[in-house]
Amino acid sequence: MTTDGTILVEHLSKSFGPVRAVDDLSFQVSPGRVTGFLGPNGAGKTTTLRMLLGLVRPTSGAATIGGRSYGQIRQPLQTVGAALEAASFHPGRTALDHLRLFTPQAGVPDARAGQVLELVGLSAAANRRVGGFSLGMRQRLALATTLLGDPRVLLLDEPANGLDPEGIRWLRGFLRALAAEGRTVLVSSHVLSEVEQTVDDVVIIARGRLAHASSLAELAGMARVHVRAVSPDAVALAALVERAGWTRSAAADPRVADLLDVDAATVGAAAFAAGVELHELTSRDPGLEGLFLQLVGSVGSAPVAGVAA
Ligand SMILES: Nc1ncnc2c1ncn2[C@@H]1O[C@H](COP(=O)(O)OP(=O)(O)OP(=O)(O)O)[C@@H](O)[C@H]1O
Repeated sequence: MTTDGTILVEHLSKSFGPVRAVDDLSFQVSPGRVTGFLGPNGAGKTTTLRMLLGLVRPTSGAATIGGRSYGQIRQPLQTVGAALEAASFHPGRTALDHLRLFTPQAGVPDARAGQVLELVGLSAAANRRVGGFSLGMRQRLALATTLLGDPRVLLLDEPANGLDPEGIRWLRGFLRALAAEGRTVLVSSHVLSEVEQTVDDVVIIARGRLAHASSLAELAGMARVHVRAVSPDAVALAALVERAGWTRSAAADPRVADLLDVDAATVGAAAFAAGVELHELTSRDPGLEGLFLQLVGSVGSAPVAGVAA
């Protein structure tokens, strides 16, 4: 593991005829962290990963790993391990045979095949035919294949697909351990909830464009609870909000106050003490998934209210 494992995507675009699959996309993925690459179906995730791997030529822009395009990396399988789409395995081959097909390409001895099977917890199935494997076992075998060359960068397309809750828990721990060793781990998913407990950072795309990139903690901070207070007396309501110093987001109706960073009990007590009549007092928690959907929906339309770009 010699080269730096930073992934840099700069003004990357790809058109397939009239379809702009990736549109002026820029983001960075850092070593030592697990990054979720998120977006709905058709957002452009796979196309971006394929450009990073030199499998698709960008229309414009650049995608590099450690400052180099994939084609310039001297020992690619010892630098980048990738599992894109559902891997296809020859059903008649054993897990060990499957891995041994790739050891020469990865430049590692055959014994490495047994080691990576152990890493993913498949040692007991090493000599079983892949045709009889469950989807979860195939996912583990795909992961083992990416690890053959001990790469410092891992690109995994929907690795949690087909795993049961126990498998997902295992995958979380496994990916976290790989990042803790200083590797760059980029994991795609179309739902945030699937990777929420695994990732440090998020890159969210929609319609080929960047919707949001930050740490997960920063994203969680944006999914703040709103309290909605509705009063028939807009003037008294405005005075109450101003006196208390609450942050109010813009609403078309002056009788409605959407307030951030305050709880309903505090608002209710202050309104009661000030004699302000309330007809509604509700708490709304958009949650991370709600915010994710808002961010995705905002691409190509008006920005999400209260969400900084
Ligand atoms: N080879 C291709 N030829 C034509 N269009 C393509 C090709 N590859 C991708 N597309 C289109 O580009 C867009 C982005 O697709 P892509 O597979 O990158 O999205 P995705 O985010 O990976 O989606 P999913 O979660 O469904 O895999 C889609 O509209 C898709 O139909």
